[in-house]
Amino acid sequence: MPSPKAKNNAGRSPNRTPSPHLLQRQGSDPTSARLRASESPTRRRGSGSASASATGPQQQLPEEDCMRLNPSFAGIALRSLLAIDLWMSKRLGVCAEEDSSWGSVRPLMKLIEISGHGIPWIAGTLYCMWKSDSAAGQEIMLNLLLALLLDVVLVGIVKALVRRRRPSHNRMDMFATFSVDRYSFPSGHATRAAMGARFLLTHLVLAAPVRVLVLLWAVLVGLSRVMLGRHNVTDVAFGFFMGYFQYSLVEALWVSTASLQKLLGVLG
Ligand SMILES: CC(C)=CCC/C(C)=C/COP(=O)(O)O
Repeated sequence: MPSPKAKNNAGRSPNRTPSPHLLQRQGSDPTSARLRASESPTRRRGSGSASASATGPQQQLPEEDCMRLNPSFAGIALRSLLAIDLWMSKRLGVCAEEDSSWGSVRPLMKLIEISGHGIPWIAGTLYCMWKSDSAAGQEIMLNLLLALLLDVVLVGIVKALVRRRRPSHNRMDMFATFSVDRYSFPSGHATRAAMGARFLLTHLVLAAPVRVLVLLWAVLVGLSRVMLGRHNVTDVAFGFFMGYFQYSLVEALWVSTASLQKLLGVLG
């Protein structure tokens, strides 16, 4: 009879080496033991009782083992989504290399990449803040600056938590990255594009064609991430989603120049 410890260990790891009892019951081939373990619960239950009558009730697999070998619907759906994501991302990564099928547009895609990078955005915001001659303009630029810094921090945190590797077809030749940027979920360019576009469309008075251009730019930034092979589709989709809500957070935490002056007065 197996000791309780041996039984527990059997329940913990689905890839364990089958116990001598299992091998005895299922034949001495470990592969056949593994194959049987992956059979449907109904069949296993049936064969379990058959063998129980042959070798005794103590031979039945623990209940938790059965659960482990039956992935939930959500698990299957997630795995399928990820498989589709990888397949689509690989197919859309048409500028991942110079000799890829759309390799000739790689320089243009890299230009779009730079237009969504944090450094030009932060530098441009600081410049506009410095050049702005109205308190209202300075307040808007200050909040855009804070939004961009918040974005870098939040994206860094999610990337460090999720740790999803960039697609294998990506060439890591990106301009100015942090170490956490070796991870791909979510796309920082996509969060910045969604948040930045929402910010500009809300706070700047722009003519209708320029508003369309801003939206088009945001979409192109997202598309270029996948075409360059930097990201999977889900990294970009989640990045857009996250950037959209980051903007709502920035609105909720809006810093007025008056409150900033008060804060600087307290600090100074
Ligand atoms: C250096 C600064 C200020 C920001 C880093 C910008 C960057 C390299 C983000 C990574 O973007 P993806 O996740 O889309 O590749």
